[in-house]
Amino acid sequence: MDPVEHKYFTVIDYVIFALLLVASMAIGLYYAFTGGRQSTTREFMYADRSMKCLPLSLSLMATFQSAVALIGTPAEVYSNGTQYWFIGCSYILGLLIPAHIFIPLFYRLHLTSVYQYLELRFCKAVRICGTVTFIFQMVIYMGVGIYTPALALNAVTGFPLWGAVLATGLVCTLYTALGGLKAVVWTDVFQTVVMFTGQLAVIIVGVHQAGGLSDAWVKVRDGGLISGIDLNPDPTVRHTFWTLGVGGVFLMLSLYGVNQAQVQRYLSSCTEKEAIMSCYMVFPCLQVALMLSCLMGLVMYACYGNNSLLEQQYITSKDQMVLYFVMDMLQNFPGLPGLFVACLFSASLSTISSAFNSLATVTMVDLIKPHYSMTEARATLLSKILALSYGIICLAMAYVVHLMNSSVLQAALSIFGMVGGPLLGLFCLGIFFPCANSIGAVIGLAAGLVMAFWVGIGGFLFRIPSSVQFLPLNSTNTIPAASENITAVPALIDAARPVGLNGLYSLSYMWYSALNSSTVVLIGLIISFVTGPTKGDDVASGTVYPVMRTARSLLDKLVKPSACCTAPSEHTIDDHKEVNGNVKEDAGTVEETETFLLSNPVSHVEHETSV
Ligand SMILES: CC(C)(CO)[C@@H](O)C(=O)NCCC(=O)O
Ligand code: NA
Repeated sequence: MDPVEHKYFTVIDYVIFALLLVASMAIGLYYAFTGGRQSTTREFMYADRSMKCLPLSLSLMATFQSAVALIGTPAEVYSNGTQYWFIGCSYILGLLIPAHIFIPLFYRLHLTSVYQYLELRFCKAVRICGTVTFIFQMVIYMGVGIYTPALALNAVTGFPLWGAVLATGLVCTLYTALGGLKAVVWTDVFQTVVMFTGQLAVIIVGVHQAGGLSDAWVKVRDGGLISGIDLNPDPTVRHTFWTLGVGGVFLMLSLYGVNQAQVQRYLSSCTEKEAIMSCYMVFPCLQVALMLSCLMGLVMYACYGNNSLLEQQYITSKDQMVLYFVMDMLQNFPGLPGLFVACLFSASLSTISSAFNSLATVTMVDLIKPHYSMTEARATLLSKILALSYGIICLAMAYVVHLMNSSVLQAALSIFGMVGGPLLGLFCLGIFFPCANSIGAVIGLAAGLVMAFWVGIGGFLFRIPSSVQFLPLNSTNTIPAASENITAVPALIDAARPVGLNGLYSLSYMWYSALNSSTVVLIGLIISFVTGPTKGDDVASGTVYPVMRTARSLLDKLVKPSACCTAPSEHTIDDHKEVNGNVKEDAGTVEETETFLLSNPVSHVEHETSV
């Protein structure tokens, strides 16, 4: 194996990388000077509510698919086998539930931000708490997203770390601030294509280097990388079918159901049906993305086998492995390393731009506009200052992440679970429990966040000794091919089953979202009952999902299959007629329309005005 100093970029590599930044910038400029020239919030934040499902679905996928997934997933598969792949199972419910519960509900309320829902359902205070929690989540996540590709690039090629961070931060801030959501969505589409192309090219060349498909397969199989389904119910085992396939559903719901970045895209589509379609189409896109990054891990194994790069000190962390592999194996293919680096930065740019845009939107719509009235010029200036400030905060967060030292994939998914989980719980409390009140919501959210940081930080400290002990799977030749041993590799030093509080601390990070959202719902309900539950009539119309009624009508359909083709019953049609203007679009095209709880019209939906 070649020593580290061989890993250099050629001119072609730099050109390809530069082209990515230039093209992204160009798309931003194009949308800055066409259409309405980004002069209204409707255009800047919601792309004139005219988007179609194909670009939207690619953009939806790109939002939470950053260099973290591209670097972290192959490293995970290389060292622990393909068990992680089962996270793909969680995409089914994780997208079906948003498509049929969250999207129709949010779309029909004509929200300007998803946190406006919290005010409609509860009160202003809950809305502000939700917004602040979201800002907190996305700012930390942005730090991880911008830092990860820069660090990997720096470690392997010596490219200046902060140069890469600044370049991406600057380009991203500019095209987001100039081109609005249209630019964000269309750069996402372009960057997703670059991402898939880069990964595919590396996989194909990698398989070739490993001696062809069948050779590669034999190496991977004999190395014990192909994991069978692990049905161990123990919630402390990091990756099993249950933690990934079931815990992952809650993670997906917090990202694809109630996260402003995603809801903003649903709301920007031209019709509700188009929004639901785009959510459906995320499924194949995510599966392709997952497949490519898992295959990358297998190809790395096929090329390096049991040579642990980490032990031989070619790299200092697992997260550098992918880029090392690319620079090492593809040095005879000029342009390919550049394409792959472009692919990493594409992934991160598309994430950071979505984060910027959604952060600017909520800060304006939820925090500033309701409290201060201002002139056009002042509002425009303020949005630009906001975009810039978030850019600077993002760089500051990159420095904080720089100080932390853990697997980037686990870090990102833990953040989603720790901060996104309680937010998911807050929305579920409002949507599924008509009796929940505002006090319950605020205290529930607080309890969920306390639980999250208690278990999250406790778990982080608890695992420190084990992360020192952690060795890649292939550092020994004695790993049997049997699948059940693979998931047990990152074992704790104290092999005994942790009990008491330690049991809680050793909970798999994949359960964080489920644990924290359930905490919010549970505490929220208890507090609501103690302080006096909300009465059915007091709940604003269209803000609650009628679980029982939907279940009953589904059951009716199952029992009497012929009934599904007939018109809805008299009763539901009458209900529907009382409906206010909010439900007029697409009414009747989607089954659930009739089953929404609709008593009195929503009177306080904000109207979008120009910035
Ligand atoms: C969040 C999922 C599971 C699905 O989008 C996946 O894309 C992922 O593992 N993301 C990791 C975080 C990131 O790539 O920034
Ligand atoms: Na991305």
